[in-house]
Amino acid sequence: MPAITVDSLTKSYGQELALDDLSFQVEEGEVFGFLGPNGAGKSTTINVILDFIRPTNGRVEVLGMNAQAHSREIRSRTGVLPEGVETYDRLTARQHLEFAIDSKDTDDDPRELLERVGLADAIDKKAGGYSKGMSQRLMLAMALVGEPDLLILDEPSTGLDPNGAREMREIVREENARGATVFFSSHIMEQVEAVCDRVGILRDGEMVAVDTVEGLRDSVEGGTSLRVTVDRIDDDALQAVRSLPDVSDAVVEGESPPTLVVQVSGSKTAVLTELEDRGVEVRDFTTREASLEDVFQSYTTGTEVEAR
Ligand SMILES: Nc1ncnc2c1ncn2[C@@H]1O[C@H](COP(=O)(O)OP(=O)(O)OP(=O)(O)O)[C@@H](O)[C@H]1O
Repeated sequence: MPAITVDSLTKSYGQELALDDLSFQVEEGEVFGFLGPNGAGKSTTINVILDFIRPTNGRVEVLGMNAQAHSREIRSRTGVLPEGVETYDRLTARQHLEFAIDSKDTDDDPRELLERVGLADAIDKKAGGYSKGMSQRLMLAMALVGEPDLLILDEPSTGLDPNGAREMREIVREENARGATVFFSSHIMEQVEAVCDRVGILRDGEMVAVDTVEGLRDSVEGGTSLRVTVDRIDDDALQAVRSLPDVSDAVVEGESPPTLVVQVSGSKTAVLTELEDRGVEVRDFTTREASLEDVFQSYTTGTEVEAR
């Protein structure tokens, strides 16, 4: 049974179509990264999953239950880190956690939870004096209450410094290792790379790709750029390289010595062999994989990826 099933989901805000016939599944036990630029519809999707807003059309199931009909039960088994800070200035971290523990009727220890998120020192300080990162840590501790079956984290790294972001990833891994499914949104590809089993990329309310990180990288044309420094290059050799099956583009940069820049999705050796067969001397070569940011950019702006 999938942890989340989103089936033909549409959401309009008046004239604004935020989600357009969106369908995808998050499998039980996986870490699923939900990526998309600002305004793509990530929060809207999460809000429908949690029944904070109602869809215009379509069906959502969470933990095998209809999201609208069983929202209370779903929320009791789900830990949520909402977008934006929602702490109460006059309450301490301990009081925030006691509230969450009472609401979920569990017997978690507030200090233990705060230790996990690196906030134990501030347990009795009022949240009004917290930095953005501290508030985010507190919200995460609240999401962990009751060992939820499903964690939904909306932009969890907001306000965190690189250390904080790393600790967040560690917690995601720990939660996943104890059996939780993790669904988290981000507009930064890099943050999902290290922890996600699969990534879905949302653009203008539509899912434009769902795959593993590796799969996404491979799917982008011209995934690798090969730079070959040669003694000389002529038109025939250039055309021969361009005609190779895995080559999408080849251009010459510089003159003495010339450098051939080739966008290649398969074997790089074929390019070198082709040049040598034509009497071109290969003096040096380097390769560069398309970065994940390139992949993300390619899917979210429609521009072709060119590895540098
Ligand atoms: N309450 C609302 N009323 C009208 N339009 C809305 C409302 N909430 C969201 N939208 C619009 O719906 C679209 C999707 O917004 P949403 O907040 O879901 O995107 P997002 O991917 O979460 O973006 P971000 O990364 O900026 O949080 C946007 O065009 C936004 O302007």
